[in-house]
Amino acid sequence: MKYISTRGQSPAKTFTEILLAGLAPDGGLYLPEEYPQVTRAELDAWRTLSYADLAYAVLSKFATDIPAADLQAIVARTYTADIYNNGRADSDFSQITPLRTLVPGVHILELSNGPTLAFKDMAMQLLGNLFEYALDKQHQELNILGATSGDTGSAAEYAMRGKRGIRVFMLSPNGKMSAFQRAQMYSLQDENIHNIAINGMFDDAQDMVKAVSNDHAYKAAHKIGTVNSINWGRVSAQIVYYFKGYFAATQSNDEQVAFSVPSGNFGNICAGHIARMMGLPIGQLILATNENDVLDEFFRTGAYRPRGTDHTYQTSSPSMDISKASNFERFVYDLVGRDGEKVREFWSRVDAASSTDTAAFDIKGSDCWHELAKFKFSSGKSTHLDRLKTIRELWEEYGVMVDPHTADGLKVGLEQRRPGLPLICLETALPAKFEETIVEALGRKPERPESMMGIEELPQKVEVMDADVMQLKAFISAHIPN
Ligand SMILES: Cc1ncc(COP(=O)(O)O)c(C=O)c1O
Ligand SMILES: N[C@@H](CCOP(=O)(O)O)C(=O)O
Repeated sequence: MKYISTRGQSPAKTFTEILLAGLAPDGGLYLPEEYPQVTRAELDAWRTLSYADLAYAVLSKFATDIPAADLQAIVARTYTADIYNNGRADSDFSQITPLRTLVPGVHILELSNGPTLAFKDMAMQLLGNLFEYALDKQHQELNILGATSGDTGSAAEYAMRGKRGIRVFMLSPNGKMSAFQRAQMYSLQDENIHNIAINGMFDDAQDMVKAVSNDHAYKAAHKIGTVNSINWGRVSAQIVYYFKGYFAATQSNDEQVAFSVPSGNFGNICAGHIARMMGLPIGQLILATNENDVLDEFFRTGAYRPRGTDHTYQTSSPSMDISKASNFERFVYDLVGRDGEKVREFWSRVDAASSTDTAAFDIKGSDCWHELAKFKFSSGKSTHLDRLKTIRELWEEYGVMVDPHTADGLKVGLEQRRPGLPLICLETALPAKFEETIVEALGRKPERPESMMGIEELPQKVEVMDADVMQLKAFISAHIPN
């Protein structure tokens, strides 16, 4: 299997090559040349597999340059109940992603039982092991440059702590994350972990990651890689739990389901889109945004109008405070019939857009608009009051506490679901990460694992910086030993 860029101007590469490369040289994102297809016989055989075996079955279709025995060993040591054991006391950790049924036909897929209490651990733990494997083979080092709105950062740092030959430089929006999220990252004192708080929003931080990655000479000289969903390895690992969730919520492979996905950088739902393209019977992909509703607007109207930092709100689902969803480019590539030239044209307008009043591009009325229906997306938006109400209702009716992002997904999922389709809402974090909002909704604090008691009181190590790419490059260079 070879991988090509959404901008159509980079040479095709193998899975291992793009794992370490991150962004494609033409500024695009890598995707498989063709999506591998899953046959009915495979679906039948996969239905009863353990998470690790299912991960192997799915990922062996993508990581075709990793010998089977090596890939099997990597997934077996990644997806264990010892690593994914931080959820509720009654969660079945042996499932890795247990399915919690609220009422028949409405489920929550628990994805946040990993070390940092967010769904990012599902892919990041694997990525850490894949990086170590690939770097060992090549006797190489990797300097990871990432951007986080709160959860990718801690997941990456926990996954890469103490890993041979890996350093992490993680950009986060200064003062915009929850106290728990800040503490989880900034309290790490490991020598290979560098936290940099950027005076700006997540989008500024992600732009800086892309700017450094697009300086090819700097990237090569400093061995820069990425752990954001820019990295195909992240997206491919996220595809697995769509299969797992589907099997858990259905009795047979004749059934269709709806997935509801709280969305920010479009990585999670992009994995769902790819699972559907591979042949998983998904009848509806429901995208939920918070008040930062660029993606909801696109799916409703066809206009893509990414907002600037000034028009990106700080909300109580802060990890989704994103207005320029990176992975949306992967979906648009499929939408325009995998035409790299068209994507280049669209994204040159996105990069040039100076005002939020006009759309960077608008597909309403075009062939793409008619094509869009084939991809089975629906969308909606959830506000602060909606998420408080959802958190309260879930707690009062089912005794289940959900975090603000999962609440956004539930609210929109219940609103948009097609009658007759079982609804699987993806849980993207545990409530412990967002104590302030839980207290506001319920008047009580969420539980947290013993190991995370009092982390807000630990000493923190963080560098504060303006959104200045030159300054960032100088910082990275100064922290890489010669
Ligand atoms: C808790 C949480 N929910 C939802 C999202 C949105 O996911 P995505 O960016 O993959 O769309 C994120 C961040 O990405 C997150 O951290
Ligand atoms: N919400 C994310 C933002 C980055 O998303 P990614 O999937 O591209 O890493 C976060 O928590 O950092």
